[in-house]
Amino acid sequence: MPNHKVTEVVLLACGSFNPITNMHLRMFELARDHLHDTGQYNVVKGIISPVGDAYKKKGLIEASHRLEMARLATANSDWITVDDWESLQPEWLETAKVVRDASMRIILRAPGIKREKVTSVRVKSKMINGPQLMLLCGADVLESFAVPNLWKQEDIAEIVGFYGLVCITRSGSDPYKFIQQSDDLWTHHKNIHVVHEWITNEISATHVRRALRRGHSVRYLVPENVIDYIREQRLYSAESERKNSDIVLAPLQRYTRASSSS
Ligand SMILES: Nc1ncnc2c1ncn2[C@@H]1O[C@H](COP(=O)(O)OP(=O)(O)OP(=O)(O)O)[C@@H](O)[C@H]1O
Ligand SMILES: NC(=O)c1ccc[n+]([C@@H]2O[C@H](COP(=O)(O)O)[C@@H](O)[C@H]2O)c1
Repeated sequence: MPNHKVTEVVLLACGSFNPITNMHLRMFELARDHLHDTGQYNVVKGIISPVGDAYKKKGLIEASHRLEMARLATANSDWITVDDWESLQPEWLETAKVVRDASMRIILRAPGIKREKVTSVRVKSKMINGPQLMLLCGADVLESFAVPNLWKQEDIAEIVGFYGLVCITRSGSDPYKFIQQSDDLWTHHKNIHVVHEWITNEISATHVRRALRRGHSVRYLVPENVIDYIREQRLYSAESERKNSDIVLAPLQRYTRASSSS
């Protein structure tokens, strides 16, 4: 009989999901298997949190459509759900705030928790027996931590140090080296779970949108019911791809623009 404690985990993935792809869904399955294989964690839930309309990324279509596609894509999953809180906010929110809010709501839902005891998740959650939230992302997001002015150092420290990160490898990325070379990340390396994806799969939403604009098939890259929705709603055209292209770029958009035009 194992005598160590198994921690319950909720995985939270933040992103554009413009549109959601099969690889976004695979990320959750890969992360869950990896954490279960350690024998230390039991993943009880996965949450997809699409970014709101205020995230001025080129070609980002309305959050209502991105949410609906994520809901359709997860309709058959018994553990992955979609959270609309972030997408409904009038302003763009740093990921640390999204993680904090989601964690607070998860803890408040745990049995036997009294609201008045949960004034600060960061301080109190160590004393509360609720599941632990971890941020789930691809290696490109981890490597974006090094882009100047993109992430606040205290946000990275909070996400990695207090919550935890599960990072899926992408081709061209080397998260192990990246963590090894960063003093800040190395300090918390025990909280960073790198999941090596052996069946390399470079599906990206950018490639899917490009194929759609050209009238090419995206079958087997995106769930069937999402393809039907895209067709019915006539989403992703040359015009939608021009959205936000006239924005004067802040550091955040400069980075996101660069990553989406590759
Ligand atoms: N092929 C992939 N392998 C690993 N992680 C991925 C892959 N595709 C997306 N992700 C991860 O999914 C999360 C949400 O992705 P998001 O929709 O923001 O990016 P994307 O699919 O790369 O889109 P875009 O091409 O529009 O930038 C991010 O953490 C991203 O790193
Ligand atoms: N400082 C931050 O908190 C910060 C910076 C850049 C991207 N992000 C988030 O990372 C996710 C992925 O962004 P991209 O789709 O632009 O790669 C989004 O949810 C976005 O909000 C957060």
